[in-house]
Amino acid sequence: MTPEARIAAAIPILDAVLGGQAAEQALTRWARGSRFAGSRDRAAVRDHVYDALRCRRSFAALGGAETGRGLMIGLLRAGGVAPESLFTGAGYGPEPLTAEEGALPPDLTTLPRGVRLDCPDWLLPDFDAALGDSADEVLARMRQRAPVCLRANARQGREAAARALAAEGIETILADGASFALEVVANAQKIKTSTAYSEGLVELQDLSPQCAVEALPLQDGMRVLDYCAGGGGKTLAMAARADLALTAHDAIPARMKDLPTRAARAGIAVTQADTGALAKMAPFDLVLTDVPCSGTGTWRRGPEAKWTLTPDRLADLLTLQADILDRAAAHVAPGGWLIYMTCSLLSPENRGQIDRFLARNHGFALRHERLFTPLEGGDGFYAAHLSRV
Ligand SMILES: C[S@@+](CC[C@H](N)C(=O)[O-])C[C@H]1O[C@@H](n2cnc3c(N)ncnc32)[C@H](O)[C@@H]1O
Repeated sequence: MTPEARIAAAIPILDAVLGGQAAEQALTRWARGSRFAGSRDRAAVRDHVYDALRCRRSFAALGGAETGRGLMIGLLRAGGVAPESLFTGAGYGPEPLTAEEGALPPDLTTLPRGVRLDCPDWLLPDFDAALGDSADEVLARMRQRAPVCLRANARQGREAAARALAAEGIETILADGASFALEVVANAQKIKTSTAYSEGLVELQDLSPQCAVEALPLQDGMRVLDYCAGGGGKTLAMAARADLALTAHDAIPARMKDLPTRAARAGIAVTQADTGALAKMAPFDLVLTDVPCSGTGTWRRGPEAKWTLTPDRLADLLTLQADILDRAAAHVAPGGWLIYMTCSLLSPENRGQIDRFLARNHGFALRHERLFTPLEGGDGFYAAHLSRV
């Protein structure tokens, strides 16, 4: 496909997303109906769509409309490319610009802060409260693509993993902050089909959760419950830290369906338990709650969440998080640990949630907390360690 054709392909996909369809679904539908598109074309169209969703407000302002066409015109202008050069109608490209679309775009620096930073206005005060002077820098970073990060299997070590990946054409560098983190700098699209991945030398995991798991007070022999295990990202990372008796639980057990395969690939044993079984298995030395959250820390990877989060949805999440904390706390052994994690940057989901939990539960004390921001390289992420006193 020509560059023009890739732009033209992204336009109706974006229109479908603006109309309420999930981006992945719209991309899959397009790919099914476009057998002529090779893997590079699909990756390029996908990048256009996700770049536009990350910068939806500013690109719409630069392109003159919040439509697929407007976003693509805005994307080109933001990148210093004259849209007239690709909107020619030739080479399967989009139709030439109308007089209105060709008018001089506004100077981005003069636009309101929420437009410049591609953030919903109602969330700006929350970002300011959580991040203070660095709020604008963090939001600006969220307009960019996220790095691809891997966690090397601790048994082989990350240098061995990096060599195995390099042999398959996947280039990595050692990422600062976590002992087994590798940042992929070339050919990230090959990871899931690589032997290094299928043989368990690496797992896909962002840098911030890797750092957060590395800071957990884990020791050999501990009984550990991953209360919101989902696909098992934290379960596997904890297993790599120490020789643990690990139990994975999720309110929706189907979310853990890939865990046995991933655990086998990593060479670890995990017991899965349903909610009813937990009381009999308790107490645990450490209970991890990696709770559902707004995902405001992962906007670079999931930019649709920027525009679909509402105050009501956030309020529902706060209620769910509090409920999970209370239920999980009941399974912590005396002297044990209750760990709370989110991929949110918003204080009400983070320290606010912990303060409210401590006000309800006098038997716990906050021992450690850390807020990671994208300025440190990984996703926005929060972790709090509470001990049962
Ligand atoms: C952020 S995701 C977990 C991601 C996972 N820990 C990982 O690293 O791959 C949150 C998970 O919490 C689960 N969940 C939602 N409500 C829950 C509840 N009341 N109790 C336990 N888990 C719940 C969801 O099904 C979801 O899988």
